[in-house]
Amino acid sequence: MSMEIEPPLQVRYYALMKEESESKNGRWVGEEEEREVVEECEEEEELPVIDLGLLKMGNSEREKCKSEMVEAARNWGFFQVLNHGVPERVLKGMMYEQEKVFNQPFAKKSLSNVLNMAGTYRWGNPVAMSPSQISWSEAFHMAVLEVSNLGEHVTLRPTMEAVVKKFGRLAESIAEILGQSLGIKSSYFKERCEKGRSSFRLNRYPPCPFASQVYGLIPHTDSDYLTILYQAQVSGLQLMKDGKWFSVKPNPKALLVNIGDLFQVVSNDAFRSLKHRVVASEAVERFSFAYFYSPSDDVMIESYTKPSIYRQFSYKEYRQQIEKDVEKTGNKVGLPRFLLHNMLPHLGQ
Ligand SMILES: O=C(O)CCC(=O)C(=O)O
Ligand SMILES: [Fe+2]
Repeated sequence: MSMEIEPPLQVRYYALMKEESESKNGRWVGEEEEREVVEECEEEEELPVIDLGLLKMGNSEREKCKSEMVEAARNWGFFQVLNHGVPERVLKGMMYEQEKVFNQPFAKKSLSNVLNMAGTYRWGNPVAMSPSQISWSEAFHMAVLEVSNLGEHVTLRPTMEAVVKKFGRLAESIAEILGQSLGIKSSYFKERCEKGRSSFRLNRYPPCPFASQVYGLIPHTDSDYLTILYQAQVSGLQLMKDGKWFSVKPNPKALLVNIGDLFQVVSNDAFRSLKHRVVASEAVERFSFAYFYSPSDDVMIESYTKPSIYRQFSYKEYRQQIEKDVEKTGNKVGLPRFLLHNMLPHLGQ
């Protein structure tokens, strides 16, 4: 068995790039549009910082924290939380375990038996149809409810269990606070997510020799209520706000929270699920891990404030529509499909 740890991204994508472009001096040179795939992004932005420590203090501090969080969700859809209750030791431990898992030979990872769990490993973007749809990364993605079934991983499993438990609680209480501002009762998210499809993902972005031409992770929105992300100290994450890309400045003490598609619907667009992406780097390897707070399949997703701009749909329907669109076009489409007054008639069915 080969000891190579890297997935054969270059082999797979070389063919794809060649189809559309000519190769000059061993470099990939695509069409104008493709060459510009990773546009300039000059602004580095400090996202709103919410100190969750305030929640444990007096009434006025608590209310201040909540209203700052609601404002961040409204104005940004992306924010950082400090004093989040996940010990640094746990976050660092997860990073360490994650590096170890990705450091296994590719042949072993791709058999999906590294975690003794089928279907968790993925790399690149299997449905990429053009260079702009290439993701130069690999990931383990699993249902949170399955984490305790991870095979005999003496240190990985308990570490991941601890992270998932803490991230899950955090997601629940953030959703509760944000929901409260819309008049949603406090048990709303818990009821929908407790036995739901929340998932956990480990991301690795290997150094990429074509970093100016492909993404580490293609632009996307998350298909959940909200996401909790840890990204340590290596930059690369960017988000799209008001039509511009911003780099997110890493803060190893903070967790990142972003509103997902489902919360955008629940809030009737008061909170926005921002498009984000990871740019590739020629020199440095990057890791992150994320918890996607999601409901059960049969949960109906609908706006809490009326008149709703979206039609009702089940979470299952949402995921199936995405799957269909991705298969057909390589793109997710997502929420525009469910607008009551569809402004995008060219989407087709
Ligand atoms: O690696 C990151 O910083 C972002 C990852 C992400 O957006 C995702 O896994 O959905
Ligand atoms: Fe994401």
